[in-house]
Amino acid sequence: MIRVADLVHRYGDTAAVDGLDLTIDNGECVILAGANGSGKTTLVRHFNGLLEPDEGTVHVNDSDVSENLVAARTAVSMVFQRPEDQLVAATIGADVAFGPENLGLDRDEIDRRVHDALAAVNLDGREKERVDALSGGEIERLAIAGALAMQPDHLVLDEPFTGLDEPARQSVLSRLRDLRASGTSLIVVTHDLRDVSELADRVVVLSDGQVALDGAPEAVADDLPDLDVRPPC
Ligand SMILES: Nc1ncnc2c1ncn2[C@@H]1O[C@H](COP(=O)(O)OP(=O)(O)OP(=O)(O)O)[C@@H](O)[C@H]1O
Repeated sequence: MIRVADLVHRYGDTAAVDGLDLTIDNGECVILAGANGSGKTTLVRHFNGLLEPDEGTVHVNDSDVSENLVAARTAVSMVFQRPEDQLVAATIGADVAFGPENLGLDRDEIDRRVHDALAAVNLDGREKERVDALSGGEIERLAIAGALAMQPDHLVLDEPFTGLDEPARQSVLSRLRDLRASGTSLIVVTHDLRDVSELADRVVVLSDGQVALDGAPEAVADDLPDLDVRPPC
């Protein structure tokens, strides 16, 4: 579970997150929406301690993120907006193995995780291929595999469809659908609800660093345009 209480994050004089409360249960699929600059990326970077609160607290599985970064980073995996920047190795297999290796797991467990994570994104059997030869959609799926190999309680994807063409978008969406069906908790950051709303239990919309709307996709749909979020259809 992720529990955010009275969170404030400032960049200089700008409060990007401004007294925000939010709880996300394990197993939930949440879309985090909101206009450009509403605070989405800043918020999710607190979920695994990439940023530190100016005020307030963030707990993951009842552990304060500021006090236990390892626990937070084990429980919450992130795929960032430019997944190509997240690649750390020359080949697909080595890239996905990197996170589990850093957890100090034994070789059999690492190999099992790499295999399962690549299978989940339809990249299995391609372990030896070079990452610099992959398309944008394949890189997004590889980044998702790297995050999955950590076996997190929560997988956070920040704008997973940006820069993808339609086939690549459908491929990533299909993988997310499978993950959702297998019970993986997903938090998908976007400002465009087309496609992803079918995945979600809940849509949380930020405005000026605060939660402006929080409810089931069909319950919040009519209010989305007022918050500069494109509704599902
Ligand atoms: N590193 C930074 N330094 C200064 N200001 C920042 C920084 N990162 C974000 N901001 C500001 O904080 C506010 C929230 O930004 P953030 O990136 O969290 O919003 P967002 O909802 O994710 O936006 P987008 O949809 O454009 O990605 C914006 O006003 C932004 O300009």
